[in-house]
Amino acid sequence: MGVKTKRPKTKTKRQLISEFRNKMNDFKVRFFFGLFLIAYSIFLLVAFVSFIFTGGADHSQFNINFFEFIFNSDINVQNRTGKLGAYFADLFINSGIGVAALTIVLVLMVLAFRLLKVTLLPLRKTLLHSFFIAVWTSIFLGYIFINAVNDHYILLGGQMGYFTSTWLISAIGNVGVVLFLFFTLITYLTFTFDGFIPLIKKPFMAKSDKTKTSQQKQTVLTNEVTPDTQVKEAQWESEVAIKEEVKVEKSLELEVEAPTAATAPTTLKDKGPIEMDATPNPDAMASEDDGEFIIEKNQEDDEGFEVKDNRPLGDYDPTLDLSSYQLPSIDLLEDHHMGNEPVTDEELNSNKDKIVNTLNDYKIEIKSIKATVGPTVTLYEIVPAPGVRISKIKNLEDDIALSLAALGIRIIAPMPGKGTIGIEVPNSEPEIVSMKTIISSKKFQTTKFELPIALGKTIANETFVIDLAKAPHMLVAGATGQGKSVGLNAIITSLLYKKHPSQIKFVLVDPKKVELNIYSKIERHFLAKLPDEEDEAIITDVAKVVTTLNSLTIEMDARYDLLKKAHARNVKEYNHKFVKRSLNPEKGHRFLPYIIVIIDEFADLIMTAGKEVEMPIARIAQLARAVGIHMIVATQRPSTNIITGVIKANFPTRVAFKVASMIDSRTILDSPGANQLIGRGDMLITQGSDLVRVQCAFVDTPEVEQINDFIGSQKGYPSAFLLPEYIGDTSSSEAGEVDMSNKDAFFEEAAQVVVANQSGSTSLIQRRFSIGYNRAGRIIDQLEVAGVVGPFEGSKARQVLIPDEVSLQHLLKGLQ
Ligand SMILES: Nc1ncnc2c1ncn2[C@@H]1O[C@H](COP(=O)(O)OP(=O)(O)OP(=O)(O)O)[C@@H](O)[C@H]1O
Repeated sequence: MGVKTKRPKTKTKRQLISEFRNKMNDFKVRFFFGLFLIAYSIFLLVAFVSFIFTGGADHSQFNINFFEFIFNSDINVQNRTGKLGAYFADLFINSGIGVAALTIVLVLMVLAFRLLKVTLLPLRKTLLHSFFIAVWTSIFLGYIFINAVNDHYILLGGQMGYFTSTWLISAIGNVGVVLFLFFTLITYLTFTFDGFIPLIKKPFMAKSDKTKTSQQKQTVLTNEVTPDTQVKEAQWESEVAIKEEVKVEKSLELEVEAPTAATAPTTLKDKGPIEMDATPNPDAMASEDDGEFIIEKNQEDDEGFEVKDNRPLGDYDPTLDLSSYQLPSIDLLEDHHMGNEPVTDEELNSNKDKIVNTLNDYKIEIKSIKATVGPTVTLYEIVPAPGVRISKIKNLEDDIALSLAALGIRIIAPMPGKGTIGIEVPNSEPEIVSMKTIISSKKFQTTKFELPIALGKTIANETFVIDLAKAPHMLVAGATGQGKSVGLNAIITSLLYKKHPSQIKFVLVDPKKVELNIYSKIERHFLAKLPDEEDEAIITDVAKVVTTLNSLTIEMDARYDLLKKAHARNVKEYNHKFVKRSLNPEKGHRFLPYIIVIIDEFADLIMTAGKEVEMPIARIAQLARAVGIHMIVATQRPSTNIITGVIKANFPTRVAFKVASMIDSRTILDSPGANQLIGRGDMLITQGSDLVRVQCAFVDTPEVEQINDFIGSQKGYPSAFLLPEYIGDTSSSEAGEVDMSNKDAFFEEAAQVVVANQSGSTSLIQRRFSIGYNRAGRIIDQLEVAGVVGPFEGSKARQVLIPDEVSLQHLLKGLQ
């Protein structure tokens, strides 16, 4: 077969940068530079501080040239860091920027620790702030001490400060310099600290704020009565909206034109971007009849996108409740680079040879093989020679797997829409896909999705993002230890990186009690819970899950009513109208945050509560999409008695981590494959049609903790988002209909609990005895007939009629 060698392209700037990055990812190199920089910055710090005290004595020695100063042993200095330190201190302080040179030490320190993968402070911000502080302080001190320049050995503003301020005085005079310094400082503080303007405005605004609030109120009311104003306002708003849309579309056009992942096919020998057909090179190829072999190492072109000031998108009014809320910064996430070698050409060749030889053994000829290298697996795509039936290769699945002697091989025959055969082979040294690279990818940063979830990277190294708003519900399965919890954390983290607390609320159900507890810190920002529950928002109790799910169905129905009244088709349209003030809050309208219900370990729930949980879940899954309620249900045991037909039918997006058997894989995905995954976040995703293999983004527990600490330390709402109270059917039934001849087994104990707590609340009984709402409701009704509690009083707990334990015992005896 002939060699088709394409013209080698010269390396682009991006490729050079990426090569440099790869080098710097080698931990040994980073470690060396990191330690060196730490030592150097400590040296400088001591030199600077010492210079402040000893500079006077050493001053006279600096007038000679550097080499003479350093090498002449007759010259001695008092600086603690010797002549070199004294020289640097004089250079940076006197000849440079004065005492502001201390910022150089800070920057070097941050940089050094960054190389050691420790984030002291965000690097980019530190650089910017240090630059401003250094220049401003230097000029300021240069100006203040302009007359002391000849009297003192140390120039506090350095020569830069002295010369700049001298020049400024001649250009704009003393008044100008003072105004300049004042103006630049105020500007800096304004842009740096969100609270700065409110702080200086506070004394002046106290009065005018009151006036403004009443004006705002009036606007809402006037919107109702004067349609003219409303039309004008709506027109203006829609112009702005259109302009914004145009902007976003433009950026999307760009995205389409410039491919997100630059494909760089390479030869076997040359790592440069050369494409080749087959090759007769005996070193590279095992046999001349192997056919064409193309290697595609898709570059992670999507990474390193400059993350703009990470503020909530859009101008929603509800965000004003927490107007100073900052989205978490990207620096809270880790790189997780293991410094693994990317897949070597030797590995690719050896795998290719094994595949080709196995096929040759069965007299199957192939036309070409193409290898696409992903983060954890490499896809070998085979084009069979004309006349070879695909089913023949499919039947050799086990033989190929055996010859490659690797776990996790998956054969896709044929590749959907391609007519080729895919063989996925795990890489010997898989690369971790860090959440940081995914969050900072262009795709995620510029996404227009309502609820973007960045799940990881595909085999072609493309960032994989789905929109939960369209999903609209997800089923996640995976045997224990295969990456399910990390996956759930990646899902929640994606949303926390995009949404303001007013826009989204989570209902977290965690029967295992450990996995989601980490999110308790953001209860007042992002969690939703039932009212009158003193305990935590994260639901660990099965009985409470049933109540919460029923409460969610009430919320769902209420939202449907609101949408109907507002003539809105979905929550997005509804909120848009609300934000534009065309819905009157006095008529019950409110901004509707998305509610994301996450259930970790669904199996535990179904086993304990069965239909009691299955029914509300199915109902929510069927209807809640339009009203902004979405569910993510995870399970370790994807068997048919857990993932029932009803559940399955209503969860179109399915995510499978490695599962134990092919049957489990079929239960979750409707096809095999998940049993052949390699674990550690390797997953298959289907949204109804094709299966996509994705390496899940890795976010470690300490990172999630940091994000939660960051959010939790900010001002939140007074409490979690309150869901409507669920009042079971039985609570409203007539007490007279209660059958007292068949008292509940918990009747007496429940009476004691109610009297001891002096609270006739159904949920109290539910919690104490871990029973469903209906049963607790029946007990309360029996207690009413027995005279322990008063009649049903709507959303309030019933009144307890028995004051103490003694009276209760007396009453219970009378009932026997
Ligand atoms: N995306 C990933 N990339 C790399 N390693 C991962 C990834 N996901 C998980 N792992 C590794 O696998 C381990 C187990 O993951 P995880 O805790 O998510 O499993 P799990 O399926 O939730 O298990 P369980 O159901 O027992 O809680 C992690 O501690 C981590 O070392």
